[in-house]
Amino acid sequence: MKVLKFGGTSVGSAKNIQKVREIVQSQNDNVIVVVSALGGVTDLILEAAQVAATGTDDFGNYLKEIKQRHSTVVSELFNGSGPITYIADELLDELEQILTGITLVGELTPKTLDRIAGIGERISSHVVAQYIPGAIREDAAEFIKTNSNFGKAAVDFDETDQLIKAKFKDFSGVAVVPGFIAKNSRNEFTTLGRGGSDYTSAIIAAALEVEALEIWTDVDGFMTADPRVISKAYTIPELTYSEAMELSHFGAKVIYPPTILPVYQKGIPVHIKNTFKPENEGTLILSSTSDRKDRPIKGISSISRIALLTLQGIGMVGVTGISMRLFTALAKMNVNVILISQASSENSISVAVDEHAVNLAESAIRAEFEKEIASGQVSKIAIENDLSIVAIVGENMKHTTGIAGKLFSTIGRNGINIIAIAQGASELNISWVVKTSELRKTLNVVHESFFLSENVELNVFLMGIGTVGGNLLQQIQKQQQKLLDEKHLKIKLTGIANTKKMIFRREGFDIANVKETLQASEMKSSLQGFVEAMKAMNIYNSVFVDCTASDEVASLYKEILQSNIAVVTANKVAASSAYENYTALKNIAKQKGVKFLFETNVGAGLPIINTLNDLVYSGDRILKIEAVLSGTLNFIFNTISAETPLSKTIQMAKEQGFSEPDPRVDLSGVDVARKILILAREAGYPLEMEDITIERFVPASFFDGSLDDFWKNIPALDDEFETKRKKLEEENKKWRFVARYENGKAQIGLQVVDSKHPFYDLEGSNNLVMYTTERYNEFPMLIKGYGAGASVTAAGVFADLIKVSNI
Ligand SMILES: NC(=O)C1=CN([C@@H]2O[C@H](COP(=O)(O)OP(=O)(O)OC[C@H]3O[C@@H](n4cnc5c(N)ncnc54)[C@H](OP(=O)(O)O)[C@@H]3O)[C@@H](O)[C@H]2O)C=CC1
Ligand SMILES: N[C@@H](CC=O)C(=O)O
Repeated sequence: MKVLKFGGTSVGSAKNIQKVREIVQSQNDNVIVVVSALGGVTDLILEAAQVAATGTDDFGNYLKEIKQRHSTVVSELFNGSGPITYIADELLDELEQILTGITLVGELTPKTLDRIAGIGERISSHVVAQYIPGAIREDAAEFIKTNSNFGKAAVDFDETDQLIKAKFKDFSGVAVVPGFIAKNSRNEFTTLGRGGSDYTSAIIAAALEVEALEIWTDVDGFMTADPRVISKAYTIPELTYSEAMELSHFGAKVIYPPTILPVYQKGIPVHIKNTFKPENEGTLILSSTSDRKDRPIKGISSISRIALLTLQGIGMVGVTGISMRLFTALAKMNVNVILISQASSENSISVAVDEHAVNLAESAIRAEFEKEIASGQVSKIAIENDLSIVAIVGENMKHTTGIAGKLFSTIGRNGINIIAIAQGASELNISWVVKTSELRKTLNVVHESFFLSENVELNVFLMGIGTVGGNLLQQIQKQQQKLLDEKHLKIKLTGIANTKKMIFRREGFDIANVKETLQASEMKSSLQGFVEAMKAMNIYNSVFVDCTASDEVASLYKEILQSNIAVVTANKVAASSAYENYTALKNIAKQKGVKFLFETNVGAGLPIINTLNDLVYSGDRILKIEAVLSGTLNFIFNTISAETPLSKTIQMAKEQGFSEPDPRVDLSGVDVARKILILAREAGYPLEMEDITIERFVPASFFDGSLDDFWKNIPALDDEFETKRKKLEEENKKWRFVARYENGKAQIGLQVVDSKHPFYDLEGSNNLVMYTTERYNEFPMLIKGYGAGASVTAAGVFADLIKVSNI
């Protein structure tokens, strides 16, 4: 024999009741079917009763809706009407009479409420019994006996078990039973608490020691997390009774928590199934499960609207009875304590309670500790509101090391503050308190960390979609699917801005048309607005990508890193700013456990900074750096000819995407100065920009005025450069703009090199870096290749992005 329980949605309409019939008829066994009221009906009854208690007859609208719901279902199932109509009408009349009575006395007692609260179940059980051919209806109130704690009555198991056994002694076929309702010893209606139909089914299943209890509902079973928050949450195939109990207590409303105990005691398997997708596996609840030991966590659950009350004072240390008094005071006021946290110093005790109960709890504690507060033994009763409790649950956590470490480091890395923690010695559950504003992010990071190691999400906020940023978008779009398929890395573009507009989308934009979406946006670009939006979205694994050349954008990094958002930047301004700022950024990144990456600041996509870091971290010492670091300048000196004068080559460098947005930055040597400064710092030398000797080859006057003035004036240098260039050509020599660092000194300037020099053959916009180190001494290490250009730079930024994801 089996017990099948169908919830409110499963019996909520004629169409759904047809599904119930199919499921019941597909059983090859005798079945007892326990039903809830039609979905929403119990709420309507309770609301109608509250309205009636105000002494008005405004409950009429509720009653009308309740009647309408039932008459629609009855007429659709039974083609108009039938005997069931009379039964339903009779029960609905009873409801109306009692509501009228409540109005007259203007008072609603728990006893009266229980008299009507179960009318929905009483009707639905008749409807379902009539609709399933051959089924009989049995009244749960006849055999489930409770005390008189109306609203949530306690079952008298001895009597109930006997009555159930007697009732179903020779039973075969299908019996339909209303859930939720019971009666006390005075034959008055009681109820088993909201969700009590699950409990009814478990009580019957346990008394009859049936083969299985099936709870048919509108979800696929217990999920690894709330699917409304975690789109990737999935059904947990198996849970132990204890795990199911923990998860249901912590907000997973799949099953009414008291349901577990009776079936657990008898070892009856409970199967949670979806009425609307019966082919799905669902969740099986058993004594022990056969799941993977490498998945110690079964599910994550949470409860919101929590307040934390902390009783604090050094006068509490070592004093016995404080906890007992605290909890007794709360119990007396019927305040349910959801979580307790006390440090071994005994200096404070924190209790988490429902936020509606916090004022009551506070006054109870104040009254209890009045004397200690007056004497200063208790210094503070602190209340924190707008909190949530999150819990991870799993029996395999027991004696598995590293779970808490992994959990809290993941949470910390994402900048989420943990307010209180609790873990029992059973190691079945670790619970912690966070601000409700951090709940979504917490659930996401924990779910990703424990369940989705095969898919990592990276949420990208991109500022700047010009030469480099635009190319980056194309590369991500092209590579997105491959990264997902082969590396399980999902790159989501969650925010984007240029100087005019900005847009944000938690689910990510379609990169194919994101530029059009940005252009069409109404949201004006604002730097602080962008940062605030990123912070407010508060998404885990977020990275800010700077593809601008802006000082103002670079000045945002501190706040961004402080918000636990990684920074990847092509913009050289921050890493070449004051040494103090450069180290502060690195330190914040380290302290927050997020990355601050700027590989493209030197040599675009070439691995110049990473290689330097590897050398230094592995114990080598950089003695000398000699390099050609400007793609633009190298391109100019390789392109300049009798036909192509200096001014034309500068334009070409700009058009080909080598130069800075303002090419004067290249021509003035500032770009190269920034690069050698960054390399010296990464090599471990605390240089400032002022320490670099810059020998310019274009007179300073050309950099005064506007960019337009520069373009107008620069052709004036063409003849002079052509004369010098001819001479060089005759001598078989070339110009190279060289940067050097040695012995704490850095300088940059134009150098004439002959054909024997390693820089002589450096073609196009290529860069070349030579590191002379303690290990690479006689023969320095060389890194050479394209040092500028949209695609190689974007590729370098992309590589940094992938590094952030730690795949
Ligand atoms: N080109 C190369 O080879 C290399 C370049 N880099 C670096 O890459 C960075 C980008 O260069 P590049 O792509 O050529 O520059 P572009 O001028 O082509 O693009 C800059 C982008 O940044 C946006 N932008 C500028 N200021 C702001 C601001 N305050 N707020 C929001 N958006 C802003 C611009 O918006 P709008 O379109 O509205 O003006 C534009 O979309 C530079 O720092 C450069 O040094 C690094 C290595 C190599
Ligand atoms: N403008 C720069 C681009 C790379 O940093 C250059 O020309 O090298």
